[in-house]
Amino acid sequence: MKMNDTIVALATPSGAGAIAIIRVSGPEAMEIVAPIFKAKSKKPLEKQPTHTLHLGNLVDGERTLDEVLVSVFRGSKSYTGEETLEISCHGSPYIQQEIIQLLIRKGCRSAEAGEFTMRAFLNGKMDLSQAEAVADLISSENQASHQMAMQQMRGGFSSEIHRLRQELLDFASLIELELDFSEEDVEFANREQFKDLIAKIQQVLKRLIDSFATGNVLKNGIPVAIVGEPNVGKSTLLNALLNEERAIVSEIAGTTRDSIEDEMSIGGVGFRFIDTAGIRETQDVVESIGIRRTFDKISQAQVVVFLLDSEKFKVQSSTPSSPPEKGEFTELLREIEKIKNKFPQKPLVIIANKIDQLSGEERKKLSETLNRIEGSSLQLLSAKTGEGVEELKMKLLEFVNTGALRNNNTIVTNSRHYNALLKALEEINKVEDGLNNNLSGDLLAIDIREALHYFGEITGEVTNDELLGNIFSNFCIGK
Ligand SMILES: Nc1nc2c(c(=O)[nH]1)N(C=O)[C@@H](CNc1ccc(C(=O)N[C@@H](CCC(=O)O)C(=O)O)cc1)CN2
Ligand SMILES: Nc1nc2c(ncn2[C@@H]2O[C@H](COP(=O)(O)OP(=O)(O)OP(=O)(O)O)[C@@H](O)[C@H]2O)c(=O)[nH]1
Ligand SMILES: [Mg+2]
Repeated sequence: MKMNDTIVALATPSGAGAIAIIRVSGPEAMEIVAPIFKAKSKKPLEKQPTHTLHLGNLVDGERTLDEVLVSVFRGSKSYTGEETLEISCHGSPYIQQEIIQLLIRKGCRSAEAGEFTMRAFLNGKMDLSQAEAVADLISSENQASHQMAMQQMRGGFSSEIHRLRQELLDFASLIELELDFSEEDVEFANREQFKDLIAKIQQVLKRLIDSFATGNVLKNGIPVAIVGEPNVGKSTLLNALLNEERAIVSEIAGTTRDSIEDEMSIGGVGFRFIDTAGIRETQDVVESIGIRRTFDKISQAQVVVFLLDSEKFKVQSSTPSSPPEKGEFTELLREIEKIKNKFPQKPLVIIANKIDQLSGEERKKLSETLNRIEGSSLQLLSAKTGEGVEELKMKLLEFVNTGALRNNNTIVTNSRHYNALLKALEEINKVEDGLNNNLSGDLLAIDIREALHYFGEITGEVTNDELLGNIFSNFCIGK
């Protein structure tokens, strides 16, 4: 991709809007825009200082295209690190296209996806992980993903990696210096100090690597499968959670045939709720496909919410002398065991739904019974009246480790970074082994250089066109 030409793109979403912004960046930005801009103040745009805003008409020869505002970023003082002009025009798609086409006729090239941010990276305005955070920031949809992207964009993660890399680099230089004096058997790099540094780096790397599990979950949202027999109220619960009539509810068992998903944020964390087809033995072909899908959905879910109908497990309180209805309870236990056995790793929340149909005494008995089931979280609830729904949300939030977020710790969210960290740790472990085995400086230096390479991949100090192409092509045009 060429770097010395001037690029143009719409920076706002395509379509009609109140205002649209067209961004022009590159060495000829001013030469291209100034002649087609007639300032109300009559002052030429070239004479205006950086970071100023100007009202005027944009003209194509005799024809006025629009009344616009132009913002001026002079020299390298801009987002991209090149001369940049932004045209804020009226947001008609026709006007937007006319202006962009005019700019192209005057010498601009249409920007590729992510090209403005790539230029910002190549011009040293930000490092690679910060540039990647810009894309994450744009796609963030809740407080957690926003906070993580914001911290990464500000350079929290980068500076941590950069610091480690610098300290390691200093030692590498000393060790390599020893190699030049190999005849004399000198030791510039204190091995004990070096061991301490390696231990510290290992600690930081492990913390960052561990944070990825949380980061990944927080970035992508937590899938929660809502499962249970037909008619227990799964779709009603989905609607109650989302606060919206998302799924069809009816008294007919087998209403939901295919799974329905929707997202919402709880306590700043994104959750994706998946309402599934009720599980039962059936001869119906379509329904059995739905049920098979339910099991797929459970395997993809992070948490399984298992519903049962409280009414079915009511303890007959009218006849206190008779023994409790053990039959239904055994059946319930069997059902729960089946789910647990199928997905032993999944956290399970058991919901006793429709408690609006139970008396106070019956509720007490039911929760006593259910509390005997070990290793699951229990919630009495009425999807219909909303009772217990807030408590369920709080329970779901407990499955997410939000501690790191609250403490503003660096959380790794990007799998490219995660993989580079794993490789860096592998190399650092080799250095540790080498130090413990009194390996010679030249061999130590090789592993240190490898580790440095992986640190550099994160921040972009080590890079190549293919990697950059991969990263920035996932951006939107105009970013
Ligand atoms: N109109 C507009 N809004 C925008 C952007 C933009 O490029 N244009 N941004 C982009 O996506 C974000 C803001 N980021 C920006 C970052 C740096 C500079 C900038 O001019 N930097 C100069 C001057 C810094 C200073 O005043 O000290 C520099 O770094 O030299 C501008 C925007 C969000 N909003
Ligand atoms: N009284 C009461 N009725 C409920 C409650 N939740 C759901 N229902 C009713 O139970 C019936 C079944 O509800 P659905 O939400 O369609 O049940 P489902 O589990 O999605 O059923 P399938 O999709 O067929 O598997 C409907 O008539 C609901 O109004 C509740 O908390 N209390
Ligand atoms: Mg349903």
